Amino acid sequence: MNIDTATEESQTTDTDQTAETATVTTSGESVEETRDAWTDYRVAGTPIMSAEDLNVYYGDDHALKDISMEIPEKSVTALIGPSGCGKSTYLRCLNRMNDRIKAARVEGSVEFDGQNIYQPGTNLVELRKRVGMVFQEPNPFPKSIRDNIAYGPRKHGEINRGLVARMLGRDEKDKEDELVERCLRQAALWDEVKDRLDDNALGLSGGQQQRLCIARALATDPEVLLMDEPASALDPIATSKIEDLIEELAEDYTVVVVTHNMQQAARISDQTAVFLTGGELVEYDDTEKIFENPESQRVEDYITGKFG
Ligand SMILES: Nc1ncnc2c1ncn2[C@@H]1O[C@H](COP(=O)(O)OP(=O)(O)OP(=O)(O)O)[C@@H](O)[C@H]1O
Repeated sequence: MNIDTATEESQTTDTDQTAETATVTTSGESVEETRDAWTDYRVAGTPIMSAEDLNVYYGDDHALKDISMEIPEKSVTALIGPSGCGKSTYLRCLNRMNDRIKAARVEGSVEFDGQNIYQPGTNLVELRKRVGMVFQEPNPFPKSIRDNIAYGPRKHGEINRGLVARMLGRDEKDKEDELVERCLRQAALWDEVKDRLDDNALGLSGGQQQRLCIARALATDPEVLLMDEPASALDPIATSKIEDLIEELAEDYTVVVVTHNMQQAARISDQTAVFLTGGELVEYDDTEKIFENPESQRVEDYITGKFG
Protein backbone atom coordinates (compact mmCIF):
# COMPACT_ATOMS: atom_id res chain seq x y z
CA MET A 1 0.00 0.00 0.00
CA ASN A 2 1.39 3.39 -0.73
CA ILE A 3 1.40 5.57 2.31
CA ASP A 4 -0.62 8.38 0.73
CA THR A 5 -3.40 5.94 -0.04
CA ALA A 6 -3.24 4.59 3.49
CA THR A 7 -3.65 8.05 4.93
CA GLU A 8 -6.52 8.81 2.60
CA GLU A 9 -8.27 5.53 3.51
CA SER A 10 -7.70 6.10 7.19
CA GLN A 11 -9.25 9.55 6.96
CA THR A 12 -12.27 8.15 5.18
CA THR A 13 -12.58 5.48 7.85
CA ASP A 14 -12.29 8.10 10.58
CA THR A 15 -15.38 9.86 9.34
CA ASP A 16 -17.29 6.64 8.72
CA GLN A 17 -16.71 4.76 11.92
CA THR A 18 -16.86 5.39 15.60
CA ALA A 19 -13.48 4.85 17.15
CA GLU A 20 -13.34 1.70 19.24
CA THR A 21 -11.16 2.05 22.31
CA ALA A 22 -9.14 -0.92 23.51
CA THR A 23 -7.24 -1.32 26.73
CA VAL A 24 -4.31 -3.66 26.29
CA THR A 25 -1.40 -4.73 28.36
CA THR A 26 2.11 -5.09 27.02
CA SER A 27 4.95 -5.84 29.40
CA GLY A 28 2.62 -5.15 32.30
CA GLU A 29 1.69 -1.65 31.11
CA SER A 30 -1.78 -0.56 30.10
CA VAL A 31 -2.03 1.24 26.81
CA GLU A 32 -5.10 3.01 25.47
CA GLU A 33 -5.49 2.76 21.74
CA THR A 34 -8.05 3.68 19.17
CA ARG A 35 -8.57 0.88 16.71
CA ASP A 36 -10.29 2.46 13.76
CA ALA A 37 -7.52 3.74 11.53
CA TRP A 38 -5.19 0.77 11.44
CA THR A 39 -7.35 -2.31 11.39
CA ASP A 40 -7.77 -1.97 7.60
CA TYR A 41 -7.24 -5.41 6.11
CA ARG A 42 -6.59 -4.26 2.57
CA VAL A 43 -3.33 -3.30 0.94
CA ALA A 44 -2.54 -2.22 -2.63
CA GLY A 45 -2.57 -4.84 -5.39
CA THR A 46 -5.06 -7.33 -6.73
CA PRO A 47 -6.07 -9.77 -3.99
CA ILE A 48 -5.57 -13.44 -4.79
CA MET A 49 -6.74 -14.71 -1.39
CA SER A 50 -9.01 -13.10 1.12
CA ALA A 51 -9.78 -14.24 4.65
CA GLU A 52 -12.95 -12.99 6.26
CA ASP A 53 -13.87 -13.26 9.94
CA LEU A 54 -11.58 -16.21 10.37
CA ASN A 55 -11.60 -17.81 13.82
CA VAL A 56 -9.66 -20.92 14.80
CA TYR A 57 -10.14 -22.95 17.96
CA TYR A 58 -8.05 -25.82 19.28
CA GLY A 59 -10.57 -27.39 21.61
CA ASP A 60 -11.49 -24.51 23.96
CA ASP A 61 -8.43 -22.46 23.04
CA HIS A 62 -9.42 -19.59 20.76
CA ALA A 63 -6.19 -19.30 18.75
CA LEU A 64 -7.17 -16.86 15.99
CA LYS A 65 -9.72 -14.09 16.41
CA ASP A 66 -11.78 -12.50 13.65
CA ILE A 67 -9.02 -12.27 11.09
CA SER A 68 -9.93 -10.46 7.88
CA MET A 69 -7.09 -9.92 5.49
CA GLU A 70 -6.53 -9.71 1.74
CA ILE A 71 -3.36 -11.08 0.20
CA PRO A 72 -2.25 -9.37 -3.01
CA GLU A 73 -0.98 -11.52 -5.85
CA LYS A 74 2.66 -11.69 -6.94
CA SER A 75 4.08 -10.14 -3.83
CA VAL A 76 5.56 -11.21 -0.50
CA THR A 77 3.33 -10.97 2.56
CA ALA A 78 5.13 -11.46 5.89
CA LEU A 79 3.35 -12.65 9.03
CA ILE A 80 5.18 -11.62 12.18
CA GLY A 81 4.48 -11.65 15.90
CA PRO A 82 5.59 -13.30 19.13
CA SER A 83 5.57 -17.04 19.69
CA GLY A 84 2.10 -18.52 19.99
CA CYS A 85 0.22 -15.55 18.47
CA GLY A 86 -1.25 -17.67 15.68
CA LYS A 87 0.95 -17.00 12.63
CA SER A 88 1.31 -20.66 11.65
CA THR A 89 -2.34 -21.32 12.41
CA TYR A 90 -3.33 -18.52 10.02
CA LEU A 91 -0.93 -19.75 7.35
CA ARG A 92 -2.37 -23.26 7.58
CA CYS A 93 -5.87 -21.85 7.10
CA LEU A 94 -4.89 -20.73 3.61
CA ASN A 95 -4.65 -24.27 2.23
CA ARG A 96 -6.68 -26.04 4.88
CA MET A 97 -3.72 -27.76 6.49
CA ASN A 98 -5.47 -27.28 9.85
CA ASP A 99 -7.90 -29.97 8.66
CA ARG A 100 -5.13 -32.42 9.54
CA ILE A 101 -5.16 -31.31 13.19
CA LYS A 102 -7.94 -33.15 15.01
CA ALA A 103 -8.48 -30.50 17.68
CA ALA A 104 -8.66 -27.61 15.20
CA ARG A 105 -11.98 -25.98 14.27
CA VAL A 106 -12.11 -23.19 11.69
CA GLU A 107 -14.94 -20.66 11.31
CA GLY A 108 -15.18 -17.96 8.67
CA SER A 109 -14.11 -18.01 5.05
CA VAL A 110 -11.06 -17.85 2.83
CA GLU A 111 -11.69 -16.92 -0.77
CA PHE A 112 -9.33 -18.11 -3.44
CA ASP A 113 -10.10 -17.63 -7.10
CA GLY A 114 -13.62 -16.51 -6.25
CA GLN A 115 -14.46 -19.61 -4.18
CA ASN A 116 -14.62 -20.09 -0.43
CA ILE A 117 -12.11 -22.90 0.14
CA TYR A 118 -14.06 -23.91 3.26
CA GLN A 119 -17.23 -24.69 1.36
CA PRO A 120 -18.21 -28.37 1.32
CA GLY A 121 -16.92 -30.29 -1.66
CA THR A 122 -13.66 -28.37 -2.02
CA ASN A 123 -11.05 -30.59 -3.67
CA LEU A 124 -8.21 -30.43 -1.15
CA VAL A 125 -5.65 -32.12 -3.40
CA GLU A 126 -6.28 -29.54 -6.09
CA LEU A 127 -6.27 -26.71 -3.51
CA ARG A 128 -2.90 -27.77 -2.12
CA LYS A 129 -1.45 -28.06 -5.62
CA ARG A 130 -2.44 -24.45 -6.24
CA VAL A 131 -1.56 -23.25 -2.75
CA GLY A 132 1.68 -25.06 -1.94
CA MET A 133 3.53 -25.16 1.35
CA VAL A 134 7.15 -25.17 2.51
CA PHE A 135 7.86 -26.01 6.14
CA GLN A 136 10.38 -24.85 8.71
CA GLU A 137 12.51 -28.02 8.62
CA PRO A 138 13.53 -29.12 5.13
CA ASN A 139 11.67 -32.40 4.54
CA PRO A 140 12.73 -33.91 1.21
CA PHE A 141 11.58 -37.43 0.43
CA PRO A 142 14.32 -40.04 0.91
CA LYS A 143 14.50 -40.38 -2.85
CA SER A 144 16.64 -38.99 -5.65
CA ILE A 145 16.71 -35.25 -6.33
CA ARG A 146 14.88 -35.90 -9.60
CA ASP A 147 12.20 -38.03 -7.95
CA ASN A 148 11.55 -35.40 -5.29
CA ILE A 149 10.40 -33.05 -8.01
CA ALA A 150 8.78 -35.49 -10.41
CA TYR A 151 6.92 -37.44 -7.71
CA GLY A 152 3.90 -35.10 -7.45
CA PRO A 153 3.31 -34.65 -11.19
CA ARG A 154 3.77 -38.43 -11.73
CA LYS A 155 1.34 -39.20 -8.94
CA HIS A 156 -1.25 -36.85 -10.38
CA GLY A 157 -0.82 -38.45 -13.79
CA GLU A 158 0.65 -35.30 -15.31
CA ILE A 159 3.75 -37.24 -16.29
CA ASN A 160 3.71 -40.91 -17.30
CA ARG A 161 7.00 -42.73 -16.68
CA GLY A 162 8.16 -46.26 -16.21
CA LEU A 163 7.66 -49.65 -17.77
CA VAL A 164 3.86 -49.52 -18.13
CA ALA A 165 4.00 -46.04 -19.69
CA ARG A 166 6.72 -47.23 -22.09
CA MET A 167 4.64 -50.27 -23.02
CA LEU A 168 1.71 -47.99 -23.74
CA GLY A 169 4.01 -45.84 -25.85
CA ARG A 170 3.66 -42.64 -23.83
CA ASP A 171 6.76 -42.46 -21.70
CA GLU A 172 7.32 -38.76 -21.11
CA LYS A 173 10.94 -38.64 -20.09
CA ASP A 174 11.64 -35.38 -21.95
CA LYS A 175 8.67 -33.66 -20.30
CA GLU A 176 9.91 -34.81 -16.91
CA ASP A 177 13.49 -33.69 -17.60
CA GLU A 178 12.23 -30.25 -18.58
CA LEU A 179 10.10 -29.98 -15.45
CA VAL A 180 12.96 -31.04 -13.16
CA GLU A 181 15.33 -28.53 -14.74
CA ARG A 182 12.80 -25.68 -14.68
CA CYS A 183 11.91 -26.17 -11.02
CA LEU A 184 15.53 -26.54 -9.93
CA ARG A 185 16.47 -23.39 -11.85
CA GLN A 186 13.57 -21.49 -10.31
CA ALA A 187 14.73 -22.60 -6.89
CA ALA A 188 18.31 -21.49 -7.68
CA LEU A 189 19.60 -25.04 -7.20
CA TRP A 190 20.17 -26.32 -10.74
CA ASP A 191 23.86 -25.40 -11.02
CA GLU A 192 24.63 -27.14 -7.74
CA VAL A 193 22.88 -30.43 -8.51
CA LYS A 194 22.59 -30.82 -12.29
CA ASP A 195 25.32 -33.50 -12.35
CA ARG A 196 23.81 -35.59 -9.56
CA LEU A 197 20.09 -35.65 -10.15
CA ASP A 198 19.93 -39.33 -9.29
CA ASP A 199 21.67 -38.94 -5.94
CA ASN A 200 19.63 -39.18 -2.76
CA ALA A 201 18.26 -35.79 -1.70
CA LEU A 202 19.19 -36.50 1.91
CA GLY A 203 22.84 -36.05 0.91
CA LEU A 204 22.28 -32.33 0.23
CA SER A 205 23.08 -29.61 2.76
CA GLY A 206 20.22 -28.15 4.82
CA GLY A 207 20.00 -25.03 2.64
CA GLN A 208 20.06 -27.13 -0.54
CA GLN A 209 17.37 -29.42 0.89
CA GLN A 210 15.17 -26.42 1.62
CA ARG A 211 15.62 -25.08 -1.93
CA LEU A 212 14.77 -28.59 -3.18
CA CYS A 213 11.57 -28.46 -1.12
CA ILE A 214 10.76 -25.13 -2.76
CA ALA A 215 11.48 -26.69 -6.19
CA ARG A 216 9.20 -29.59 -5.26
CA ALA A 217 6.42 -27.18 -4.30
CA LEU A 218 6.84 -25.41 -7.66
CA ALA A 219 6.45 -28.68 -9.58
CA THR A 220 2.68 -28.74 -9.14
CA ASP A 221 2.46 -25.28 -10.73
CA PRO A 222 1.07 -23.42 -7.72
CA GLU A 223 -0.14 -19.84 -7.67
CA VAL A 224 0.51 -19.29 -3.98
CA LEU A 225 3.44 -20.51 -1.86
CA LEU A 226 3.01 -20.62 1.91
CA MET A 227 6.27 -20.72 3.82
CA ASP A 228 6.46 -21.33 7.56
CA GLU A 229 9.79 -19.95 8.82
CA PRO A 230 11.58 -21.44 5.80
CA ALA A 231 15.03 -20.24 6.85
CA SER A 232 14.96 -20.59 10.60
CA ALA A 233 16.85 -23.90 10.56
CA LEU A 234 19.56 -22.57 8.21
CA ASP A 235 22.90 -20.80 8.57
CA PRO A 236 23.24 -17.13 7.47
CA ILE A 237 24.51 -17.90 3.96
CA ALA A 238 21.78 -20.43 3.26
CA THR A 239 19.26 -17.99 4.77
CA SER A 240 20.38 -15.23 2.47
CA LYS A 241 19.94 -17.52 -0.56
CA ILE A 242 16.40 -18.37 0.54
CA GLU A 243 15.62 -14.68 1.04
CA ASP A 244 16.89 -13.81 -2.46
CA LEU A 245 14.89 -16.69 -3.84
CA ILE A 246 11.67 -15.55 -2.14
CA GLU A 247 12.04 -12.10 -3.66
CA GLU A 248 12.61 -13.61 -7.13
CA LEU A 249 9.68 -16.01 -6.79
CA ALA A 250 7.34 -13.14 -6.01
CA GLU A 251 7.68 -11.97 -9.61
CA ASP A 252 5.63 -14.99 -10.68
CA TYR A 253 4.02 -16.33 -7.51
CA THR A 254 2.29 -15.04 -4.41
CA VAL A 255 4.39 -15.76 -1.33
CA VAL A 256 3.10 -15.69 2.24
CA VAL A 257 5.87 -16.20 4.75
CA VAL A 258 5.85 -16.62 8.52
CA THR A 259 9.00 -15.35 10.15
CA HIS A 260 10.06 -14.54 13.68
CA ASN A 261 12.94 -12.55 12.20
CA MET A 262 11.80 -8.94 11.88
CA GLN A 263 14.81 -7.87 9.82
CA GLN A 264 13.98 -10.63 7.40
CA ALA A 265 10.38 -9.46 7.10
CA ALA A 266 11.60 -5.90 6.55
CA ARG A 267 14.08 -7.05 3.89
CA ILE A 268 11.94 -9.33 1.79
CA SER A 269 8.27 -8.46 2.15
CA ASP A 270 5.99 -5.97 0.44
CA GLN A 271 3.39 -6.00 3.19
CA THR A 272 3.49 -7.17 6.77
CA ALA A 273 0.77 -8.44 9.08
CA VAL A 274 1.50 -8.19 12.80
CA PHE A 275 -0.23 -10.73 15.01
CA LEU A 276 -0.01 -10.33 18.75
CA THR A 277 -0.71 -12.53 21.72
CA GLY A 278 -4.26 -13.76 21.84
CA GLY A 279 -4.49 -14.46 18.10
CA GLU A 280 -5.32 -10.93 16.99
CA LEU A 281 -4.21 -9.32 13.76
CA VAL A 282 -3.23 -5.93 15.15
CA GLU A 283 -1.91 -4.16 12.09
CA TYR A 284 -1.53 -4.94 8.39
CA ASP A 285 0.09 -2.54 5.99
CA ASP A 286 2.92 -1.77 3.63
CA THR A 287 6.10 -3.18 5.19
CA GLU A 288 7.85 0.19 5.21
CA LYS A 289 4.93 1.73 7.06
CA ILE A 290 4.83 -1.05 9.63
CA PHE A 291 8.52 -0.76 10.39
CA GLU A 292 8.92 2.99 10.16
CA ASN A 293 5.66 4.42 11.33
CA PRO A 294 3.21 1.88 12.74
CA GLU A 295 -0.20 3.11 13.81
CA SER A 296 -0.42 0.91 16.87
CA GLN A 297 1.60 1.46 20.01
CA ARG A 298 1.62 -2.28 20.59
CA VAL A 299 3.16 -2.87 17.18
CA GLU A 300 5.75 -0.19 17.79
CA ASP A 301 6.63 -1.80 21.13
CA TYR A 302 6.94 -5.18 19.47
CA ILE A 303 9.05 -3.91 16.56
CA THR A 304 11.38 -2.03 18.86
CA GLY A 305 11.85 -5.11 21.01
CA LYS A 306 10.03 -3.93 24.12
CA PHE A 307 8.41 -7.37 24.28
CA GLY A 308 8.73 -10.51 22.25
N1 LIG B 1 -1.90 -28.66 17.01
C1 LIG B 1 -2.26 -27.85 18.00
N2 LIG B 1 -3.03 -28.30 19.01
C2 LIG B 1 -3.41 -27.48 20.02
N3 LIG B 1 -3.07 -26.17 20.12
C3 LIG B 1 -2.30 -25.68 19.13
C4 LIG B 1 -1.86 -26.46 18.03
N4 LIG B 1 -1.11 -25.68 17.21
C5 LIG B 1 -1.09 -24.46 17.78
N5 LIG B 1 -1.80 -24.45 18.93
C6 LIG B 1 -1.98 -23.30 19.83
O1 LIG B 1 -2.50 -22.22 19.06
C7 LIG B 1 -1.86 -21.00 19.41
C8 LIG B 1 -1.19 -20.40 18.19
O2 LIG B 1 -0.13 -21.27 17.78
P1 LIG B 1 0.69 -21.04 16.44
O3 LIG B 1 1.65 -22.18 16.31
O4 LIG B 1 -0.23 -20.77 15.32
O5 LIG B 1 1.48 -19.70 16.80
P2 LIG B 1 2.76 -19.06 16.12
O6 LIG B 1 2.57 -17.60 16.17
O7 LIG B 1 2.98 -19.67 14.78
O8 LIG B 1 3.91 -19.51 17.13
P3 LIG B 1 5.47 -19.80 16.87
O9 LIG B 1 6.09 -18.50 16.42
O10 LIG B 1 5.97 -20.21 18.23
O11 LIG B 1 5.56 -20.89 15.84
C9 LIG B 1 -0.90 -21.34 20.54
O12 LIG B 1 -1.54 -21.09 21.76
C10 LIG B 1 -0.65 -22.82 20.36
O13 LIG B 1 -0.36 -23.44 21.60
